[in-house]
Amino acid sequence: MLSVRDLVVEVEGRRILQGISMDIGPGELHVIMGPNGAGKSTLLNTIAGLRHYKVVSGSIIFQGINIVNKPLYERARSGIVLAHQFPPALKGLTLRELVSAMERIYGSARDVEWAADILDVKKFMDRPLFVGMSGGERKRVELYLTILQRPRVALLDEPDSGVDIETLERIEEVLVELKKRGVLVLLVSHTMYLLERLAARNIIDNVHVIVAGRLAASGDPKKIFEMLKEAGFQGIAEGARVRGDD
Ligand SMILES: Nc1ncnc2c1ncn2[C@@H]1O[C@H](COP(=O)(O)OP(=O)(O)OP(=O)(O)O)[C@@H](O)[C@H]1O
Repeated sequence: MLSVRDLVVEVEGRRILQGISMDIGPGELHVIMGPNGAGKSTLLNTIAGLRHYKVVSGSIIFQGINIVNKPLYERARSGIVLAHQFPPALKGLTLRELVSAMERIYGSARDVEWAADILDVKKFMDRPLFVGMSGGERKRVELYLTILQRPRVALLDEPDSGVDIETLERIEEVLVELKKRGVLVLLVSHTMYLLERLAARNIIDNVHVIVAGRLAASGDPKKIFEMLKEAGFQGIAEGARVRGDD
């Protein structure tokens, strides 16, 4: 169980998140939506414990403990794993070398061969990591590396941006599999094609809409997608403000 309570976060002295709360139960998949610059990556980066993300107030409770003051490596060790929106190139290291180094920490890659197969990454094993890879290939490798770390909480920041339909469907299968295996997933996404397919399979437990650092709405995917089509992000935020004023 991951519980975010009244989280207020500053980056470089600027207040980005202004009181976010959400509860994600074991084996649940929650989606974070919102316009560019709303604070979605900031929320994931703060949960992961990245530097520069200063929690001004509020708490992040994981397995009954407030982890706000715990360093990144301790959170990672407890199973909180972040897949970056823009994975860096690691010159001189092949995927095979990285996987074998990670095996010493996390255990045999055979246990997660299902992910290598779905994401079709074995053909990249002898290539230098991320160098010259297309956007979609990088996304697949990054998601595989996330799964190699055996996440209990997978923080997935737009694993689907800029990828083709076939890759989207591979990512969909991975998400279904993660949920089946009891991994708690927080997915930031703008890709309605993927989100509607996941909703149709009842894979999404909750959708949260963040606008300008505030939670404008939370609810089941069908309801939120309907609201989005009718009112857009801004309309939802204004509705939330009116309701909040009542
Ligand atoms: N290191 C930083 N320094 C200054 N401002 C930052 C930093 N990181 C984030 N911000 C600002 O915080 C705001 C929220 O950024 P964030 O990346 O969380 O948005 P997002 O909702 O993930 O957007 P997108 O959909 O475009 O990825 C933006 O205005 C961004 O410029």
